[in-house]
Amino acid sequence: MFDKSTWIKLPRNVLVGHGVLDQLGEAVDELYLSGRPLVVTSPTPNDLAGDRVTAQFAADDPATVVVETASFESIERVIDTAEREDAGYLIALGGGKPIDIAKMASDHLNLGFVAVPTAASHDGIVSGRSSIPEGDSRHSVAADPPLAVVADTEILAKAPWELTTAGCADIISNYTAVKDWRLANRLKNVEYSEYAGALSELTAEMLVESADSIKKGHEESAWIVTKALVSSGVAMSIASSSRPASGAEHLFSHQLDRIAPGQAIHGHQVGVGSIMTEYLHSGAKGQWSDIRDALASIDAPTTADELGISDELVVEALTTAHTIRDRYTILGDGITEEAAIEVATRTGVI
Ligand SMILES: NC(=O)C1=CN([C@@H]2O[C@H](COP(=O)(O)OP(=O)(O)OC[C@H]3O[C@@H](n4cnc5c(N)ncnc54)[C@H](OP(=O)(O)O)[C@@H]3O)[C@@H](O)[C@H]2O)C=CC1
Ligand SMILES: O=C(CO)COP(=O)(O)O
Ligand SMILES: [Zn+2]
Repeated sequence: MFDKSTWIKLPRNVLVGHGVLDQLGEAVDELYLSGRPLVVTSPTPNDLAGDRVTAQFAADDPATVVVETASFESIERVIDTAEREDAGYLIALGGGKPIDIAKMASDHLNLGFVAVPTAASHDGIVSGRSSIPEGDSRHSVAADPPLAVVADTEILAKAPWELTTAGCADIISNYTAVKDWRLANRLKNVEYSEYAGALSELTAEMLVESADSIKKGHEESAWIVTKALVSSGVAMSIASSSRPASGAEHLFSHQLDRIAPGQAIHGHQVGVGSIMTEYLHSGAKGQWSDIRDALASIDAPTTADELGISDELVVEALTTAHTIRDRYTILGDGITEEAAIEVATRTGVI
C-alpha cells in the first residue's frame, strides 16, 4: 500500500521590494488575522522601523516586546507578553534572532505570525524551522513559517553591508549542505528530497552567477539576496528539514556560537565552514577554492582572521562540531586535531 504523505507549509503572501513596509497592514488584512498585534523585535530594528510598523495597526492597540538574545528565556518572555497582552498574532521585526523567537513562540501559542526582516542576513526568513541554542547543543525544530513576509529592500539595503554578505554566505553554504545531505542519505539512509536538494543548489548557483550585481549600496543587491533567501527557505519547507541549507558548515558555526559567542555573524561563520567542509568532501583539487572565491567576490570573510576568531578556536570548533546535534555529515563522528589543522591550513582559513 502507498503510505507516504507530506505537509509543505509556506507563507501565503511574500512581498519583496522598495517601500513595501507601507503595505504591511494590507498584507495582514488579507490573512484575516484578528485581535491585537504583538511586535517581536530586537533593539536596532525596533529603533529603525518599530514606529512605522505599529503606526499601521494603531486602531488595534499594538504591543511591542524587545528581545536581546536568541534563547529560550526570550521565547518565554514573548509567550508571557503575548498572553498578558492578549495578542491575536505576532509580527517579527528584525534579523534572524527575533524572527526565530517569534516563530517558536507563535507555534507554542497557536497564533499566526508575520515576518518583517530588516536584514538580508539568513535564510530563516521563510523557513518552517526555528533554531535556538540550548546549553551545549542546538535546538532546531519545525515551527510554522510566517503567514506573510514583508521584505522592504529600501530598509534591507541600508542595513550594514556585512549583514547582506552574511545572507549571501548562508546561501553559498547550500552547496556543502546538500553534499552532506546526500552523504547522510547514502550512508545513514536519511530521507533525501530531490526537489529540495535541487532547489537549494540552484539557489546557490543563481546567487553566485549574480555576484557581479551584488554591490554595497545598491538596492538591487538586497533584492537579489532576499529572493535567494526566500528560495532557500522554501527548499527547507519542502524538505520539512533544514538539511537543504544546513550541513557540517552549520555545525561548525553553531559550535563557534557556543565557544566564541558574539564574535562573528551566522552567515559569515557558515561561509568559512563551507570552504573547509568542501575540502573534506572533495580534497585538495576539489571545489573548495570556488566556494572561497565566490565568498571573496561578495566581500564575505574567508579566513579565521577576517571572522575575528583565533586559529585555536577554529580547530576546536571543527573537532567538536559533530557533537552539537544528531546530524550525520562529512565530519562523521569527529575529525582529529591533526586533520582539522590540515584542512584549515590547506584552505588558508588559518
Ligand atoms: N530558522 C532558520 O531556518 C534559520 C535561522 N537562522 C538563525 O538566524 C540567526 C542569524 O540571523 P542574524 O540576522 O545574523 O541575527 P540577528 O537577528 O542577531 O541580527 C544580527 C545583527 O544585526 C542587527 N540588525 C538587524 N537589522 C539591522 C539593520 N537593519 N540595521 C542595523 N543592524 C541590524 C541586529 O541588531 P540587534 O543586536 O539590535 O538585534 C544584530 O546585532 C541565528 O540565530 C541563526 O541560527 C539562520 C538561518 C536559518
Ligand atoms: O541556519 C540554518 C539554515 O541556513 C538553519 O539550520 P539549523 O537547523 O542548522 O539551525
Ligand atoms: Zn544558516
